[in-house]
Amino acid sequence: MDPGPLNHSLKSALTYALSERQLSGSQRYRGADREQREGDVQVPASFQYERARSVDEAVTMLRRFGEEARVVAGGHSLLPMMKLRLAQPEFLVDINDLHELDYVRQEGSELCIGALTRHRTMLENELLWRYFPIFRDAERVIADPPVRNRGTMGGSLCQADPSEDLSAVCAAVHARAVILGADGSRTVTMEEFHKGPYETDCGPGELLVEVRIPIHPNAGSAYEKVERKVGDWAVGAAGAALALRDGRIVEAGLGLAAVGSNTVHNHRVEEVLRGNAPSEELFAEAARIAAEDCSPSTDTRGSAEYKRHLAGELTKRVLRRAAARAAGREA
Ligand SMILES: Cc1cc2nc3c(=O)[nH]c(=O)nc-3n(C[C@H](O)[C@H](O)[C@H](O)COP(=O)(O)OP(=O)(O)OC[C@H]3O[C@@H](n4cnc5c(N)ncnc54)[C@H](O)[C@@H]3O)c2cc1C
Repeated sequence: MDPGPLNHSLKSALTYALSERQLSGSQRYRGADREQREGDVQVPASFQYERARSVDEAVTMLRRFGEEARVVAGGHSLLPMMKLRLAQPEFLVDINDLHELDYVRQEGSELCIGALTRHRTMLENELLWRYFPIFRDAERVIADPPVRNRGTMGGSLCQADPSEDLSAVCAAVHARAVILGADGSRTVTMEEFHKGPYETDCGPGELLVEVRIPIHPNAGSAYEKVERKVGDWAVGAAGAALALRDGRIVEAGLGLAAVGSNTVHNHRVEEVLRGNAPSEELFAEAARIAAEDCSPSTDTRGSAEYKRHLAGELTKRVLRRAAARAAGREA
C-alpha cells in the first residue's frame, strides 16, 4: 500500500491499525489490499451519491443502504480513505445541507455542539471560549485553515483516529454523544462511543447528531499537544478539565491522544484528583499514573518511551492550566 501524497499520519495510523489487525473487515475500512497497487492513480471505487435534505432523510437513507453506506461531512478523512481504497462505500450520504446540525448553544447546564459544526466555528465560538477554553487550545493546533474550514465535530469523532484531538477533548470534558437511528435517539458516554481505533458506537443506519457537555461552575480546562511541525498530528497530546468547590477538585476529566490504540480516558487519574486541593504534588502523582497507564507504540513520530514521557508531562501541564483557569487566574 502506498499512500503517496496523502498526509503521513494517515498512512502511519492506518498502517498501525492494519498491522495490529485492529480494523476488522466487518468494520469500517474494507478491501485495503484490493485493487489499489503501487503506482496506481488514486481514485475511489465507484459509489452512488445522495444529498440529504433533512436529518430524517439522512437517517432513512443510511438505514436503506445499511452497511454499504457512509456519511460524508467535511470529507477530509473519508475521501483520502476512499482514494486509498481503505473505504469502499457503495453509497455516500452527504449531510452538508443539514444546517440544523451546525450550532453551538447552551441548553440549561449543558453546552451542545451539532455534529456538522466545523472546526473553524469551534475555534471562534464565544460560548466555547467562555466555558471550555480546551476547545480553543485544541482547535488552534488541528491541521490548517483549509481542513478547519470543512472538517466537522461529527466527522472527527466518527473517524475515531487514536491521534484525533477532539476525541481527547471530548473525553476530558465528559461529553456525551447523541446518536440518531430509525428507532429514535440514544445518548452514550464518550467511553462507550470510542469502541476502538476507527470504530465507534455509531453503527450502520445511524447518524451522530450532537455532542452534549456538562457545564460546571468554577471550572477550567486546557489542551496541549506536541507535534513535529505546525499542523501535524500529535506525537502525544493531553486534555484536562477540572471544577473546584471550596478550593477542592469536585469534577475531573483527563483524555489523551496518540498514546494508545484508542483515545485514552483515564479514570484512575480522575479519582486521584477528586476531593483534593490542586497542588504540584497532586499533579505530579496524576502525571505518574497517566504515563503508567498509557500504551503508546514506537513509530515515525517517536519512541514508545518518549510518548510515555509526553503523556506524563503534558498531563501535568494541562492540569496546572485547567486549575489556574478554574480559579480565574488565567483566561
Ligand atoms: C491534512 C490533514 C491534517 C489533519 N490534521 C489533524 C490534526 O492535527 N488533528 C486532528 O484531530 N485531526 C486532523 N485531521 C482530521 C480533520 O480533523 C478532519 O476534519 C476529521 O478527521 C474528519 O472530519 P470530516 O468532517 O472531514 O469527516 P469526514 O471525512 O466527512 O468523515 C469521517 C468519518 O466520519 C463519518 N461521519 C462523518 N460525520 C458523521 C456523522 N454525523 N455521523 C456518523 N458518521 C459520520 C464518515 O462516514 C467517515 O467515516 C487532519 C486532516 C487532514 C486532511
